[in-house]
Amino acid sequence: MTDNPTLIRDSFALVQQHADKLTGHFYATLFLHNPEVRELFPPAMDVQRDRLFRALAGAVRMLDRPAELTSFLEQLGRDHRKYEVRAEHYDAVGNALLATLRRFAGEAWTPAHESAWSEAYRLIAAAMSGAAEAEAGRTPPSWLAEVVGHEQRSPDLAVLTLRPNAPFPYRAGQYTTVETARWPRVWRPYSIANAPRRDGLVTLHVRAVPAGWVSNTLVHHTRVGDVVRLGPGRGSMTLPERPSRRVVCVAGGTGLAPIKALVEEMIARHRPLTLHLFVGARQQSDLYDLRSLHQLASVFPRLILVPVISAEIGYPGVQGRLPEVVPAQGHWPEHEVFVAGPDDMVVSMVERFQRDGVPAERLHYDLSTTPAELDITSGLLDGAAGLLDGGAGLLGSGPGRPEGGEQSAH
Ligand SMILES: NC(=O)C1=CN([C@@H]2O[C@H](COP(=O)(O)OP(=O)(O)OC[C@H]3O[C@@H](n4cnc5c(N)ncnc54)[C@H](O)[C@@H]3O)[C@@H](O)[C@H]2O)C=CC1
Repeated sequence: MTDNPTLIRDSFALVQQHADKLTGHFYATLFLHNPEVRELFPPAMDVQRDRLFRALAGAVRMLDRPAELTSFLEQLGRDHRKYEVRAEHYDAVGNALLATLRRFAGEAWTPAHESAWSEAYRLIAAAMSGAAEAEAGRTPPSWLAEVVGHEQRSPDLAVLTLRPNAPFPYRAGQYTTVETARWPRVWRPYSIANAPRRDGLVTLHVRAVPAGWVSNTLVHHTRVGDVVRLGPGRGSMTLPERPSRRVVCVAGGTGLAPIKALVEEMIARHRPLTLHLFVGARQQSDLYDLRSLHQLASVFPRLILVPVISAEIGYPGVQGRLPEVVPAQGHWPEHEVFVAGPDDMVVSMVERFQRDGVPAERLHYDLSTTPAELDITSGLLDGAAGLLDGGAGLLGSGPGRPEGGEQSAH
């Protein structure tokens, strides 16, 4: 991506300590010189600020892994289609970025830094816009979807059924991003909770999290007949071509959504010999989809459903946290493994499966942040596919790490 990763890294180290001020200055410069760009961004910029810096830091960290960096940038470019980003916006961002780096690096900034960053940014913009253009003829940048079902399963959790206005391609286990009319330009990621269906309907499990703009809108202020916008299906936790005939799935909270889609897909197509499904929740009342899971088990008796409750004294069934319970309930090294839920739980679970001998190619999960951002130093998760979809949006308001931990409402 650049001939001069050392110059980029060194100069980035100079400004890194000023992350907050740097991003504030970047956006101020961008909007001052290009006021028309402001409308591409959400009304509140706090989350956005953090996201830009994480994107830059992520890209700088990937400099010595050019293939990974290129695919990261291409994905970012495709995802920016839904923000209606145009070619001239890339120039505006590049100019503001260079001006900001120059200012914060101060006297240490040299002409060599300037040319290394200009070249790197030119390549970044080319990778992003090239990928966006290549996708343009194939799929729409976003889909309008009518809400055709809204079930309040608990005070803070709803199951929504949506009908996209055009064929919406995705694979079981992937997530989409959602924008509501109430909060234009604010997108949040939610896993799709069903395998692709003939009627094209898409189901989401949404937990309203404190201060979560989109999740609260979807749970508390959305009715049948409302229309939302969806971004394209993303994520790497999909069924491999030839999965092992023995499968174990671990779902924490609303992490059940992608797992349920995968379970449906496996029951319909690959019909494993055994299919263990551990569903973790704090209390029994949080097991919001148990009835439908029992229905799946009744049509496919090889589905072994194990609800696991972590914080309810006196619960008569399996108690504990998933990373402790699952290893105690079986021996999984021969299994295909799928894990979804809070990042901490996914990381603990994956590390445990790895220690127990499950090879990387049979371990499937997505994280809402990249391993680097999670500050995983063990290296166990290196190469893990994060929910990179704008998790690092350089320009528009990608989902990323939303305010108030809203990604917890996938
Ligand atoms: N593809 C994915 O991995 C998806 C992930 N999610 C994530 O799932 C989470 C769901 O949140 P809630 O419904 O509030 O679930 P929750 O916080 O109530 O957790 C459910 C269960 O997960 C386990 N758990 C939670 N935190 C843990 C920790 N720190 N260490 C070990 N185990 C832990 C416990 O067994 C707990 O009962 C969100 O963070 C969301 O971002 C949601 C959808 C898809």
